[in-house]
Amino acid sequence: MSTGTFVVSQPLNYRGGSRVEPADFSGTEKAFEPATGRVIATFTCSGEKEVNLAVQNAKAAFKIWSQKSGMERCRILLEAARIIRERTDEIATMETINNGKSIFEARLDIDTSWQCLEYYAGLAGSMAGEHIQLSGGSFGYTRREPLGVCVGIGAWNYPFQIACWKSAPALACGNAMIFKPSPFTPVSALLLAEIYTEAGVPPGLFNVVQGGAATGQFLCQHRDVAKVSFTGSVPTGTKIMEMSAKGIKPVTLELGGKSPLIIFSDCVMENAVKGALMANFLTQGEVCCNGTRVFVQKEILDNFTEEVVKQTQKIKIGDPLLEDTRMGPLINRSHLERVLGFVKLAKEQGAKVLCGGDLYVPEDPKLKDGYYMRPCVLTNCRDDMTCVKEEIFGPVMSILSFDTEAEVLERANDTTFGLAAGVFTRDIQRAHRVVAELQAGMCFINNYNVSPVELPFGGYKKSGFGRENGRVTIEYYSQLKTVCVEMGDVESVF
Ligand SMILES: NC(=O)c1ccc[n+]([C@@H]2O[C@H](COP(=O)([O-])OP(=O)(O)OC[C@H]3O[C@@H](n4cnc5c(N)ncnc54)[C@H](O)[C@@H]3O)[C@@H](O)[C@H]2O)c1
Ligand SMILES: O=CCc1c[nH]cn1
Repeated sequence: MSTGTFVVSQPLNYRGGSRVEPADFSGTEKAFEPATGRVIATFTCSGEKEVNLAVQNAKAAFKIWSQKSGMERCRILLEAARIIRERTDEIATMETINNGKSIFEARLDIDTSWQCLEYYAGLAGSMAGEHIQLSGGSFGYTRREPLGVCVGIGAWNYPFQIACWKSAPALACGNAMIFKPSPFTPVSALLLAEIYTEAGVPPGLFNVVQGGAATGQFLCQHRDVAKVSFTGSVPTGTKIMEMSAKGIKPVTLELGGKSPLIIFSDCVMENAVKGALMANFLTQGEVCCNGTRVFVQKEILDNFTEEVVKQTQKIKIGDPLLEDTRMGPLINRSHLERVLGFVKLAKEQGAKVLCGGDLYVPEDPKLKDGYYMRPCVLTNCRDDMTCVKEEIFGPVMSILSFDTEAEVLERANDTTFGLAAGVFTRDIQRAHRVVAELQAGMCFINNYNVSPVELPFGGYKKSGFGRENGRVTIEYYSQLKTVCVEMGDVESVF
C-alpha cells in the first residue's frame, strides 16, 4: 500500500461478530489521510438504536465469556496477540495512513498493542480472591468478578493501541466491550474486532460503534453499560465523568497533560538531548504525556539548547509510509492551524523560535495538501506564557532555565495537569528525591516516553484517574464480592 491510494470500502461498525452498517445514524463524518489531505472514508455516526443493538450483543456475549475460566480466556487472548503480531505491518500501515505517524513509530505502537494482550492473557489465568479465616471455623472469601458491558472511548493519536490498552484488561477480566474510536481515526479498531473474532471470542464480545460526541453520550448514558474508560481531553473527560456520575458508573479518565522534563547539569548530555526529543516529537508531538516544559539547569542551558536544535533540524519529515521518515503530518488542517497559532502567540509573548514552527511542504506533489509542519524549539520562555501553560499537542518544545532543585520542583508542579514528568541526572539520590516530589502519575528517570505494558500508566490532578497497563488495571475492570460463611449456629441479638 502506498500513500494516496487507500479508501475504505467496508462498513466501519462491528457488531455481533461482523462488520455492519449502523441501524440508525446521528450525522455523518469524513476521515482523512493526513499525509495527502484526501478523504478515505465517509461514514454515518451511530444513533441510539445502533448503540442499543451493540449493548444487547455485548450483553449476550458477556453471559458466555464471563462463565469461561481464566485459562480459557487466556488462550483466546494469546491467539489474538499472535495474530496482531503476525499482521503488524498491515495494521501499522493502516494506522499510518489514517493518523499520519511514521510507519516506523506505528510498528512500535502495534508491538505495545500485542504485548498488552499477551500481558493480560497471562494475568487472566491467575486472577483470584482471598480466603480469610474467622472465629469458630467460619470463614470468608472474596471473588474477583467482571463488571459487565464496558465502554471504551478513544482519542485519535494512538487509535489501535488505545483500543488494545482498554479491551485487553477488560476482556481478561471477563467483560464485554463496546469501543468508540475518534471520528478522525475510525479504521484500525475494526481490524482489532476482526482479530478478536478470528481468535475465538464469542460474537458481540468486542463491538465498534462510530461517531462523535452524540454517539459517545448514548454509550455513557446507557443503563446497561457498567463502566466507561475514556482517553481524551480534560473538557470531554469532565462531561464523561458527569454522565457516569448520574448512573454511578466507575470511570477511568486518561486525559491531557503539560508535563515537565527536568535536565540537571550533571546529566549525560547525549541522553538528555535524546530524551528531550523523545519527550516532544513522537507522533508529531501529539502525545498526552509529552514533556513539553523542558527545564534546563543554567550551567548547561546553551550547550543543551544548541544540541537539541541541531538534532531537531535533522528529523526527517515527509511521507509517513517511507521507511526513513521520522515525522509525518499532523492529524488535520484545523489542528495544524491551532498548533501554528500557539507558535505565533508564543512569539508575540516574547518567546524566541530557534527552529521550525512553520508549515512544511514536501517536494512530492502528492503530499502538497498534507498537514505538515517543522518541529519547533522555543527559548526565552517564561512560566506564564500560553505555550508553557497549555497543552499544544503538536511538535513544540518550550525550553526554560532554572537554578536550584527546590525552585524547579515548585515550577514543575505549578500546573493543574499531572500526567507525566521526567528527570535527567547522574545523581541517583537526587533523581529519586525529585520524582518523589513531582505531582505526576508517570515519572521517568533518565529516559522519556517509553511505555512497557507491565507499568501502570495514568494521571494525577486534572490529567485523570484510574490506570491503564500493569497489574493494577485488573482492579479497574473488575469488582470484588465478599462471601461470609457461617460454620456454626446463628447467634441472634433478638
Ligand atoms: N492520558 C492519556 O492516556 C491520553 C492518551 C491520548 C490522548 N490523550 C488526550 O486526548 C486529547 C486529544 O484527543 P482528542 O482530541 O480525540 O480528545 P477529545 O476529548 O476531543 O475526544 C476524545 C474522544 O471523546 C469523544 N467525545 C467527544 N465529546 C464527547 C462527549 N460529550 N461524550 C462522549 N464522548 C465524547 C470523541 O469523539 C473521541 O472519541 C489530548 O488532550 C490528549 O492529551 C490522553
Ligand atoms: O498519548 C498518550 C500516551 C498513550 C499512548 N497510548 C495510549 N496513551
